[in-house]
Amino acid sequence: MSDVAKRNAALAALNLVEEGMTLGLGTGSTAAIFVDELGKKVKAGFDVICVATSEATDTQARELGIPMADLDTAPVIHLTIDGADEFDPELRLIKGGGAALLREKIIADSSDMMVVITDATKQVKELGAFPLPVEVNLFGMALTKARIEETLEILGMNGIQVTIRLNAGGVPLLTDGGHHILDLHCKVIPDPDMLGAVLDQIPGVVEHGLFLDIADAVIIGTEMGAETISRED
Ligand SMILES: O=C(CO)[C@H](O)[C@H](O)COP(=O)(O)O
Repeated sequence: MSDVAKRNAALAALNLVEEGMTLGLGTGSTAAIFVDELGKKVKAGFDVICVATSEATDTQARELGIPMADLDTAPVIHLTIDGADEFDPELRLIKGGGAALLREKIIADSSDMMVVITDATKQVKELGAFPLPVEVNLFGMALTKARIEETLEILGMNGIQVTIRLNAGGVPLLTDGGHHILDLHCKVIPDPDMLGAVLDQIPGVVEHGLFLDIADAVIIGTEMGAETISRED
């Protein structure tokens, strides 16, 4: 994904932002460009309040002078702009490549509108080529991993590798919430609704990266501009 395409998606999303809105700010390289551009508008006097989906985004936004709130003091979020790792024709997403899926889902799900900024490389017919991130509690993680593997087999998704995500230092990555991430190398997810529902039932699973029925629109950045696919289309 080129930086030009990312920027074009981010700029198109910026056009959706209205003065006085409370905004959810996503995580990842595309969301970071959006935050940069928003920072320029705020510096020029534009009035918004934002909540961040990660510590990294919160730090970036504060450094740019964007007024930040936490979710408990800003419970109504008018619009969230975030990236994604994959999206399908029904605007179902895989998210969590940046390990921020828990806060991303809480904020996206509480938003009046959730818009994804991305490019055509993330567009798929069926979700699953991108390993599905599952955030798990540290307590009993081996058991949780075994339950996930067992569940995949029951769903007929046999032989799927489940790996613990490591940080740059080679040790298990800790999310902002203090959890680990298991990546499910599904290749294809035949029934995302079913997989999401069964993962939700496993004790020890904090959240998974299937964002189903959450995105209202996807903005696909290109070298030349951007194209929007909306849920109503
Ligand atoms: O879900 C995410 C972070 O948890 C990101 O939105 C996703 O990984 C896309 O990132 P990028 O814009 O860098 O491709």
